[in-house]
Amino acid sequence: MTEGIVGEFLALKDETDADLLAMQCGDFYEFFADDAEFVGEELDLKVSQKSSHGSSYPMAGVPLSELTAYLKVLVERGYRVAVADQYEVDGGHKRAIERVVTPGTLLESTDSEARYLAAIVAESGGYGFAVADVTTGRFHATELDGDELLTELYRFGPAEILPGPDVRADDDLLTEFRATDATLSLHATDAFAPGRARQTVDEQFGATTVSSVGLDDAPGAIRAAGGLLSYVDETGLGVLASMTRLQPYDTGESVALDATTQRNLELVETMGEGGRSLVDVVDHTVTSAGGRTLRERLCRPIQDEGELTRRADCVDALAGEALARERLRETLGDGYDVARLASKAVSGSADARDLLRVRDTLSVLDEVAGVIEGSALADSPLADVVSQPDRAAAAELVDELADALAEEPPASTREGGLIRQGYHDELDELIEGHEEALDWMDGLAEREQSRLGITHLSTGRNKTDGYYIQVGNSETGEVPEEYDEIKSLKNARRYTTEKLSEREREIFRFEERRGELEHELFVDLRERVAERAELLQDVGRALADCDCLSSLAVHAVENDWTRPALVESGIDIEAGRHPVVEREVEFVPNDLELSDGRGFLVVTGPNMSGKSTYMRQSALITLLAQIGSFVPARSARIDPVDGIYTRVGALDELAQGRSTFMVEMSELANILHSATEDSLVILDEVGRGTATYDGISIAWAATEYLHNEVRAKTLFATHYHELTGLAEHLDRVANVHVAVEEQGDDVTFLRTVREGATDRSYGVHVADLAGVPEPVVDRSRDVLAKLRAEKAIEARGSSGESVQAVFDLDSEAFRGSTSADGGRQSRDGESETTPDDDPDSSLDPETEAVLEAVRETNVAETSPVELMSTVEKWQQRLSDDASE
Ligand SMILES: Nc1ncnc2c1ncn2[C@@H]1O[C@H](COP(=O)(O)OP(=O)(O)OP(=O)(O)O)[C@@H](O)[C@H]1O
Repeated sequence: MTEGIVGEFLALKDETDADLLAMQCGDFYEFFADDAEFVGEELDLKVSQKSSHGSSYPMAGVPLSELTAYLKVLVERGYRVAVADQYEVDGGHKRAIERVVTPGTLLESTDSEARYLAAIVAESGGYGFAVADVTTGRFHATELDGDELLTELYRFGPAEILPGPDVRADDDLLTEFRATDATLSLHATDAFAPGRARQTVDEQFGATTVSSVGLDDAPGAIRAAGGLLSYVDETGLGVLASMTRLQPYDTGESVALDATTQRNLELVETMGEGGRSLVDVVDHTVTSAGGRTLRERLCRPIQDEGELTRRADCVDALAGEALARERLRETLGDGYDVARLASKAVSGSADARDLLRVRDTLSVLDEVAGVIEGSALADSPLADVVSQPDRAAAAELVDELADALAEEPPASTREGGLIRQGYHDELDELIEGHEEALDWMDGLAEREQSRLGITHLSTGRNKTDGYYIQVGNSETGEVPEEYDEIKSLKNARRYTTEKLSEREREIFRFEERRGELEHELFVDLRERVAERAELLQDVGRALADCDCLSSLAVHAVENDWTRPALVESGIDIEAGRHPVVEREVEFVPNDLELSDGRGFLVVTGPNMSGKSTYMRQSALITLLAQIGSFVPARSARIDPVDGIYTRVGALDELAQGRSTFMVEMSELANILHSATEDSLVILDEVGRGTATYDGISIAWAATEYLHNEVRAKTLFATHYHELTGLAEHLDRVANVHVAVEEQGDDVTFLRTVREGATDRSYGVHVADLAGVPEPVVDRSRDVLAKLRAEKAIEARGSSGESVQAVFDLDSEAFRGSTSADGGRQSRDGESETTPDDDPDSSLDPETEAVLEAVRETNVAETSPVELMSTVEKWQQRLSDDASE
């Protein structure tokens, strides 16, 4: 067994299943052996060799004060790091693992994105799901079905996932987990067991809370929640107490917005490189908590008209009060992330500067309230936002902190200087004595200079010598007898005296006692702040709400957005714009009308004309209305939807190894299953991932189903011109098209959406624009002209025969013919119609006769030789016929 410090390291490493161990050795945290090599690479640290009991080991270290920054980097890269601290015991040291820092439990988070830890268990065909942000104490638990689970995973984007024992063998699910970039961590199986988990959850939130929030009937939610809490407890972070509220949520309350849709609409991230997401464009928040709230709302629109009206009333009031709004934002900007500070106080990691930030942020609440009350905003629901937290309790805490804390405390909580004079009698005495001793020390050099007539005399303090008097070499002959030399330097000598040593001991004593007492007082104070975590979270929520609503108001004012009216039916948008595209190009606004009698729009138009933009802007305007925002339109009347579903081109999925068509169909299936009469469905080019016939058929059938059964409000963009005929057959279907202007072969995009269908597709023009070689473009023009003339598709097969297919709107089927045999065939070769019952037949009588003969021939009872000669005769008749 390895002995010494490395042995101790390796023994501690055995105790933990973390990926890495950082062990305190004096003023450094050290990594040894493999861990040292690893962090040397990852963190670019110098790796040296440490000899220990005859062997040599790689070693890399970071100073105590820098550990946090390094941990953050490691954890953000997905590693879990155990931290062992060193204690003084009876003149020696002892080391023990105090905490494990993991991606989902990293407290030191400064960005505006929340950092979630999620736990998932399988439960009666569905899943139990719990999710927590340890940095703010947010905690949710619920039960979900498979699709909802993926939606929530996408929505929260957890940094770390704890799969319960029963989902660890589910390969499909694990693949989905891995696709989220989260670190997967295995936590003890029994923590997820029903009884144990229930006990953990009851202990955390109280049994009555668990019942009152309706989780009694949600065993999966309880198991996930219990597993998660026990994991957080085990990391040693000590933040459990900041999780004060158990928030169950029913995904039904919010608007269904599946992962695909969140991605397609580019709400918080873009699909391709570059470009800007919706949040990138609309976020004008001045605090990280405000930014988090805005993101959350964008990903979780709601239907609750009361809440939507409240939010929009606030935005309305803020939009109309420029001066108050700007003052409000300026004031909000002075606050800190108080929910995160609460978690730090609870975990015991908050320092004096953090508590000052708590004090300042609580005062910001008062100032914000003052701004609101002193302006026309007082009559808006914004006044209620700031009166929600217990302001009296907040003011009390502000006073307490103000009385206790020094204005410029050190970062360490073990040095003096944390606590203000006048806060504690004993401390005041210590401070007085300490200061007096320090003053004596400060004046010493001057006193000695004049007493002894030595000019080059100074005093100083360092670690090895303590306090000393230093005299330049030229005058060392003048020093009095009572000076004891303690060190000789190149140009000077250092001395001490009895009096100096006495004063030095006194100062050290004061320092120590003051450090201890101030630390004690500080820890008390921090605990009192921790006890008020819930108050801090309330304040944090109120300030974040103000910030988020002000941000929406700023964007509305700067971009001429308008307040949407919430109505009982339909969506009616006048001069709507795309919130992101309007920032980038000269935008042509467009109307949208979806009503009971016109619930399904088939959108046609050339490639690149703006179909996708039009459909997305419609979805985004609806979504913005349902987070309580103003919208980019001249006017908008919106009946809140219960879900937004999109299916748009999925090139990026190819990279993940699933076929585009398969993805497309499973997304379509999901929409057809989940959408309701109150949903908004956006379909872009459905069926494009497969052969044309299949594509049109699927698009056709999906349209019928959406129209007849689901009755969802739908926008359907298609290149299949055939689908525009649907409007004549289905009463709620209407055609719109994005107009272009044509002059010769030139096409100008007008970006204007008009009623009716386009009469043609402009793909050839786009091919030309895109640089497809001239001969190909010319040939496509020929083919197109022919197709238009014949309304039929002629393709040349490899065997030389040509196949024709015409989509028949009356029979809703394809009629095809191969000219080699002349018989009408569907794609799979089965005969569909006979010449007799086909009134459109254009075959000549001779050919008809041959076909009749073919039909009559009994192949089974005719000998091969006879068959051959019969076929030869038929061929003869046909070629005679053709040559006539
Ligand atoms: N209303 C508009 N005003 C100004 N520019 C627009 C407008 N709509 C679209 N555009 C511009 O046109 C480009 C093409 O739009 P979009 O992708 O929506 O076309 P599309 O018809 O869906 O194309 P495709 O059929 O090839 O998918 C966009 O990148 C955008 O910059």
